[in-house]
Amino acid sequence: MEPILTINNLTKKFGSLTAVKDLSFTINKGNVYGILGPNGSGKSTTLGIVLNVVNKSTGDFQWFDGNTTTHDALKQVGAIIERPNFYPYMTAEQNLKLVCKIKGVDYSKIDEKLNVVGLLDRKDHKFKTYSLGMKQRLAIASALLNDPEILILDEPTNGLDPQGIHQIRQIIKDIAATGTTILLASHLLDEVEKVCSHVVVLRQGVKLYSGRVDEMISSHGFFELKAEKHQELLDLLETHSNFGNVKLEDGLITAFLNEPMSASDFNKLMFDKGILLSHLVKRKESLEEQFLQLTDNQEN
Ligand SMILES: Nc1ncnc2c1ncn2[C@@H]1O[C@H](COP(=O)(O)OP(=O)(O)OP(=O)(O)O)[C@@H](O)[C@H]1O
Repeated sequence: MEPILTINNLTKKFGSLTAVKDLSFTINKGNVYGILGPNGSGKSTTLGIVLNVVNKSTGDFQWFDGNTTTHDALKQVGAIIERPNFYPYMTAEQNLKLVCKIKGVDYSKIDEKLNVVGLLDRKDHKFKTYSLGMKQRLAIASALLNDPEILILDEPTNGLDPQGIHQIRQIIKDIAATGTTILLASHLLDEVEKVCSHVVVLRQGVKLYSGRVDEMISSHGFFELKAEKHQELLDLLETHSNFGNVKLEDGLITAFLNEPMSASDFNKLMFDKGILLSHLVKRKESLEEQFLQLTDNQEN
C-alpha cells in the first residue's frame, strides 16, 4: 500500500482546549476516507494542520513517502476547506483561467474538469448566477485542475438541497473511480457510508474508530447502546430476530447482533422507530473495544 498521508500522535491545543488529541492514522492511495464526528470534534482542525493553515502543538504528519517537504507535497493536493469563493461577475471559465495561471496549469484542463463536475454547458455563466451546489461543483473542478493525488473536502454537502447533495456525492465517487484518493470531513454517518470506503471517527478530538466503513457495524458481536428513548430501544432489540442477549444495566443496554448487518440497515431500523442513539460501542473482542459515536448522525 502506498501511503499518501501519515499522521502520528498529532495534538492541537487552543489555549486550554484540546481540539485534537494524540491522533494517528494513515491515508493510503486510491481509497476514499471520511473523518466522521459531531461539530467541534476536531475534523477541520486536523485538515487545517495537514494543509499547513493551522499549526500543530505536538506530534507529526508526513505527506507521501516523507521525502517531500509539506510545501512541495501540497502542490499535489486539491483542497476545499472553505465556502467556494470566486469572482462573482466573471464566468466559471474566466475564474478557472485565473486559477490555471496561479497554479501554472494549461487552459486545456478547464473543459476536462468542468465536464467531471457537469458544468461544461454552464461555463459561460457568471459565478453569481450559480446555485450553491454549482458553486461547490466549480470549486471541485478548480481543485482538480492540476490533477492532484488527493482531494480533500470539508463538509462537501453542507447547506445543499437533496439533489445538490446527491450530485456532489456522485461526483466524489466518480473522481475516486479514476484513482484519485479522497479525504472528506463530515458530521453525517450517512454521507460517510454512501461515499467512503474507510473512516476515522472522532469525538472531542479523540479517535474512537478507524477502519473500513463496512466493518464499522456490520459484523456480529456485542454492542453497548444508549438512547433517550430507552424503553423503545429495549423493545426494538428484544423483538428483532437479529438481536439476542438484550440486557439493561445502569442505563446501558447491551445486545448481541446474531448476523452481520449493514450500517445503513441498522440506522434505518433506529430511524424508523425514531430512536436517536447517544452511544454505541461495539465490543469486537472482550479485550479490544471499538467505539462508535453516532450521536448526531440522523439530525439532518
Ligand atoms: N482558532 C481557534 N481558536 C480556538 N478554538 C478553536 C479554533 N479553531 C477550532 N477551535 C475549537 O477546536 C475544537 C475543534 O474544532 P473543529 O473546527 O476542528 O471541529 P469540527 O469537527 O471541524 O467541527 P465543525 O464541523 O463544527 O467545524 C472546537 O471546540 C472549536 O471550538
